[in-house]
Amino acid sequence: MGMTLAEKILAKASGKKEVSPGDIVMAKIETAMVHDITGPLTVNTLKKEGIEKVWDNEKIVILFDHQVPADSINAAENHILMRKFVKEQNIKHFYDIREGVCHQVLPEKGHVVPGTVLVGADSHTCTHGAFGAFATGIGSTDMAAVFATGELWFKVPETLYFNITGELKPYVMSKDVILHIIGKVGADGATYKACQFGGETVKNMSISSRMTMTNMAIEMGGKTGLIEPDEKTIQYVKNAMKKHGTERTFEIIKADEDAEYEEVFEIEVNDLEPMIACPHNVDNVKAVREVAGTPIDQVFIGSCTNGRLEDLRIAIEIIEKHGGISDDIRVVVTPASREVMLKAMEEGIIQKFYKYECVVTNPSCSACMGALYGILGPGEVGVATSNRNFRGREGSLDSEVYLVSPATAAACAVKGEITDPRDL
Ligand SMILES: CC(C)[C@H](C(=O)O)[C@@H](O)C(=O)O
Ligand code: SF4
Repeated sequence: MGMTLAEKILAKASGKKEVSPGDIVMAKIETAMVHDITGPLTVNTLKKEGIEKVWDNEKIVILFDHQVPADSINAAENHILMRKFVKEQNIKHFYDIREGVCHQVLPEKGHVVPGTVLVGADSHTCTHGAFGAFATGIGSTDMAAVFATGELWFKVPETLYFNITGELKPYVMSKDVILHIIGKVGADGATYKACQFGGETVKNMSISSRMTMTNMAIEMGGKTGLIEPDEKTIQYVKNAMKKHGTERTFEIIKADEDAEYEEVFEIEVNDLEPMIACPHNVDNVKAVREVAGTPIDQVFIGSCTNGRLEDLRIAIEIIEKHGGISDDIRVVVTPASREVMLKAMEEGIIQKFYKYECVVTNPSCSACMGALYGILGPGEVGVATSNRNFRGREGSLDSEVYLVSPATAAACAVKGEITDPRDL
């Protein structure tokens, strides 16, 4: 029987010829990542268990992104603990406060290896499935086991296949596609499933747009999101590895022709409109026009979902075209990484955001989690390009968050209320 992409990667990583959904496998890990919030518990667990040496100091990536620069004594203590661990263990790939969000930095620096298993102590690790890896978020104590042994057990998930066809209309982005899918499937509709996205629409998408899709697989409960690698993937990965001296050999794995999917969803996007996830659930998805006119207080453009160059480009294009942002609101822009920031500077995008009175922050998780800055107060309403809108996600329990694409976020910034970018 044929195997899906997820099954083939897990079979290879566990040295088996064939695996089926439900099998328990022990898989070799190619890349393991922790950040400033989840790393300390991993390190303390290793210490408690008396593990003196990590399994491979070149396969571990440690990165600070959630609370950077340190915004509290507690954050500073976490950073100190992790820097010490990096020195003690001679961890080769350590990115201090300067690089940006883990899920952007990992592929940029060539740490995402197609056809392998990647784990991160962060739930949006599924993002890296955009490169044809089996990538999933795990807990800090599971990560201690990985740091010690380089292996982890998995139950092989069933695969849901989303066949996406048609051409996206102007101002409709991959974020609208994934919001539409989550609205259909539900926040727990893909629990522990591998969510594979394919079809001509995905093939035509940029790598950044693909990452937006896989990033949100977890928002429908997915164990991972996956996209079959193609020429674009290979070029991206090779360039990143070459640029940063992180070369690793890799094999392009594709699903078998006769792979068995638990369910195939046909998603046709020709008539798809800009979509919005309304408070307080990611699957509370509507067309933007249905809630147009809702007053807002803040717009956040950034995060591992939509803080990349193409996102900043479309946002500033819309803001500039319409002469700036509303006086009644504030706009926080956070490039996902230092590399994105530098390119956006070269293109004059950052200067324009400042010109139009947006606040541009250092690359980080920023307002996404309500932990660093851009925090919403009681009664406030935020529009964000990030991936979660649970009660209190961006601050006060009495605040509300609407999730949108960067084009819609920019339209909301221009009007100071929820706005479909086609209606400006
Ligand atoms: C802090 C971290 C554990 C968390 C996650 O795992 O997702 C964060 O990144 C988030 O998006 O809520
Ligand atoms: S940007 Fe948001 S979703 Fe992404 S890792 Fe940071 S806090 Fe989590």
